[in-house]
Amino acid sequence: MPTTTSSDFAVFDLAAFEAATGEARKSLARELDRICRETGFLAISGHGVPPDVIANLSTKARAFFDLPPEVKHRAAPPYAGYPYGYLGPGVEALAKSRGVDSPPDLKESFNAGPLSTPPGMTDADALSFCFADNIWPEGPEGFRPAWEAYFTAMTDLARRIMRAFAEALNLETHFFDACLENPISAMRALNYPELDRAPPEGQLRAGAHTDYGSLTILLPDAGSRGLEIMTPEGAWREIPPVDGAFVINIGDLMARWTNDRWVSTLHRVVNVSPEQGGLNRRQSIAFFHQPDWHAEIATLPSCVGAGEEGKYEPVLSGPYLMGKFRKTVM
Ligand SMILES: O=C(O)CCC(=O)C(=O)O
Ligand SMILES: [Fe+2]
Repeated sequence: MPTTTSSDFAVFDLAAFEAATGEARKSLARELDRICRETGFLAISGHGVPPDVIANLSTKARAFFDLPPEVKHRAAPPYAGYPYGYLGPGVEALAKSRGVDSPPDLKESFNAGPLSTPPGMTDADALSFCFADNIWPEGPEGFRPAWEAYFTAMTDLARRIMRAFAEALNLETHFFDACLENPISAMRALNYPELDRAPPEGQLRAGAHTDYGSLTILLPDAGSRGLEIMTPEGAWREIPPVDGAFVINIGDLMARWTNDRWVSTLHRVVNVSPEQGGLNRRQSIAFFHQPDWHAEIATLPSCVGAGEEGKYEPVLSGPYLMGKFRKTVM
């Protein structure tokens, strides 16, 4: 049975789906559609990403966060609103992306975007935002190759997931490929530092937000706590890391594409109680998959009922992302 649950959390075996044919494949696609309609969160196993690519980046990211603050800050962005580089504590509040005022998230992050700029790209906003230079840290040694290997693996994995998504939406397998020629995905390593006491009410590790792109591939530390999603019933529910799998969630663009058939799930990272390890350090790697800068995200006709209007105006992937991002900087 390729689709199983782990503590009631759906695990989708991508390799089993890709190998399936006929009715078995259709049934798995329907299962994927069901998950994306209900919670928009699932785990992906059978992803084929080599374990050493994953372990290597986890180790290098940890070593980076262990460097003294002044060394990390040498990789800081040149000005507020620059999308890449090291962001220290106190500079971002994800809840603000939804217009909710909130204290800064209790985290630090290292961020980087596409590994190269597509030839012929002339859009000034694209060049100064998504294709702005990455700012690599001085250390630890081997950080950049570890990052690039993982980023490349995530780009490939996201394309495979988008193909499964296409089938789940009854589209031709390669439907989304045309807008994934030069994706403007970004990746962040997140460190939620150890706390010496519970933070004030209302200050979270990551405030409640939805992700902006097509899908996010998360790698929370094994055994880590605190990631929660809003269920269709309106309650917060913890999402545990799943051994050997990535945690995937749908972003806003997928909700727009599908006219809200699929949910861009509200999620957050809380400080669970100190007895449950809530003060412990937590690390995660988040890959935010985002279609090409110029890709138009217009509601799929098959997701609009007869005689109904789509809920969303078409948007362009890049400008939409830029608008969302700029709201979260303190
Ligand atoms: O750290 C995590 O597990 C989730 C982080 C997150 O949701 C985000 O940065 O968008
Ligand atoms: Fe998120």
